[in-house]
Amino acid sequence: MALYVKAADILEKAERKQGALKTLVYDSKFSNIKQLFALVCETQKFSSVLLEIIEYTKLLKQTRLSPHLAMVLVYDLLIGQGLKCGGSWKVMMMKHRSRLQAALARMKVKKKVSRNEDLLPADVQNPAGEHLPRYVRVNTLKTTVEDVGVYLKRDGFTFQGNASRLEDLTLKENHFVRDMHLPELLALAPKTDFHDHFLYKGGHIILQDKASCLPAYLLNPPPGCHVIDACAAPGNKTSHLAAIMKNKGKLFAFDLDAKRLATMSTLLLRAGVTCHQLAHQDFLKVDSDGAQYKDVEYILLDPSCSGSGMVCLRESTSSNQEKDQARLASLASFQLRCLNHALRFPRLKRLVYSTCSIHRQENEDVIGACLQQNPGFRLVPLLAEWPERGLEPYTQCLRASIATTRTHGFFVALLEKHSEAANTKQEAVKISGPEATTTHSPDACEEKPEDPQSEDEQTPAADVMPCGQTDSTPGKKRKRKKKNTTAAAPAPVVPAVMAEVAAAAVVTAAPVAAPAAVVTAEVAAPAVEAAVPPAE
Ligand SMILES: C[S@@+](CC[C@H](N)C(=O)[O-])C[C@H]1O[C@@H](n2cnc3c(N)ncnc32)[C@H](O)[C@@H]1O
Repeated sequence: MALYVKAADILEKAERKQGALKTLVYDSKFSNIKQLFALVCETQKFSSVLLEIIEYTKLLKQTRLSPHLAMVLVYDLLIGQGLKCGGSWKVMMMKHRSRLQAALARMKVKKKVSRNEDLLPADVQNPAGEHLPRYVRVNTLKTTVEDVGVYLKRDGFTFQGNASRLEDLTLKENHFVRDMHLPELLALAPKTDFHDHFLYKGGHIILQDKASCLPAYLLNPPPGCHVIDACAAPGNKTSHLAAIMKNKGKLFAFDLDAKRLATMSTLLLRAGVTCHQLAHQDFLKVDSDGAQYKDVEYILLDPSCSGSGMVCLRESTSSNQEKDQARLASLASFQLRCLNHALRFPRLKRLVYSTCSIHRQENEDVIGACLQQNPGFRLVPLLAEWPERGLEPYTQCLRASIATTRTHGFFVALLEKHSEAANTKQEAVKISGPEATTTHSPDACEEKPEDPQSEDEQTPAADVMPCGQTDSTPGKKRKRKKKNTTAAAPAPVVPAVMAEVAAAAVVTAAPVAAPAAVVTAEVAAPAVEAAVPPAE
């Protein structure tokens, strides 16, 4: 019964917009996350059908069930696996089973369909997100695009070459291409499932939507520099930054959410990231003049947003427009405060701002207001060959969408300090144009074959890499990297508030005065090494 109660609770919270389904499920701490997620998603998908059945049979009146619990139970009884609970709940539902079944049958007759799926509205039957490629970012801290390609081919996938047009990203099952914009990105057929694949479990690949790979790629911090990831959890962009920095330098990552930080800590370890220092801290309260941040030159700011670009969330926009506008205004105000705060770091050269929102208020409007308030910064023109630009007059920025870029909806802006503009002009051109010759040049992908999501959050899994890999395998590289897991900043301290983080990583306690709870790679590593047995 716990499964049904939890699922009902999550559906209710999602309806009240207290969080995205995925986040609510992961935050629930339920023992079988996969089972819970499947039940919640399917119940939500069939909600229009279930509500009609519940209404027609007057189930709520007769059982006094809450609407969400009734939906979950009716889903599993009629459409799902059959009720798995026992006791009085099952007896009660079985009493109503034939009436509920009759109501479902009646709906099918009325709509002249035979399958349950055919009762769903067209946009639910065929959601746009299902057509998005499965993007796989190769984690260059552990392996190479070439090695991953070899593995995929060994697994029965066929390499189709380097993509050069949008259409090349529409792939048949078991086909894959290397992306035309991001050389470390592979695209596969929609819904290709890697969650149980050893490359994923070993942190060699990261399941991440293409648009969500843009911020770190465009910020492009060089190895050895100091970087801040201001709103970092669950850490997909942090691990991407670390890969670009080749694990050299310092990567300060902040987040307010302890649970997400705990997940992040595990994921970063799995990805072999060692240059990071996680802090459970409000970024707005980070002292920009603090001695430890005096060398920070790069900031990635990916703050909380409406998530309106996430294809799977679009149907849940509420009918209360006034409330939606107020929420957007409040998010935009928070985003602008974060931006203004980030620009105060004294040695900052470049900052990437990104959201997975399609709303102008959270994107171009925030950038416009920020530029007005910070005349020392300017926008850098990005990727000339990228097909979707920021709305006028902010065409230096990038937008992304299913139709134009085969990704979730996304926005990216790169700000640069004016005084740096002259010194870094050459660099800026490299980043912005198709003639680019940096290590991120799309041209680089022409040389070798092979190759993300809700912006996919990575689920931690303490799995073991298979044995018997050859020298060129990601497994071998992983072993070598393991020896490097000691190079982090001295561990600042930590309050008890980090209980959840402590579950995934060892933490120490923060000085009384310090608000931040910090986990360094150094201290966190042994915890996960213990949880994830070595490959060989
Ligand atoms: C869009 S998510 C970040 C996703 C992340 N960059 C990634 O790629 O995996 C926004 C994050 O900002 C965090 N957040 C919200 N307000 C914050 C604040 N004031 N300081 C630090 N983090 C904050 C949220 O907890 C959430 O994890």
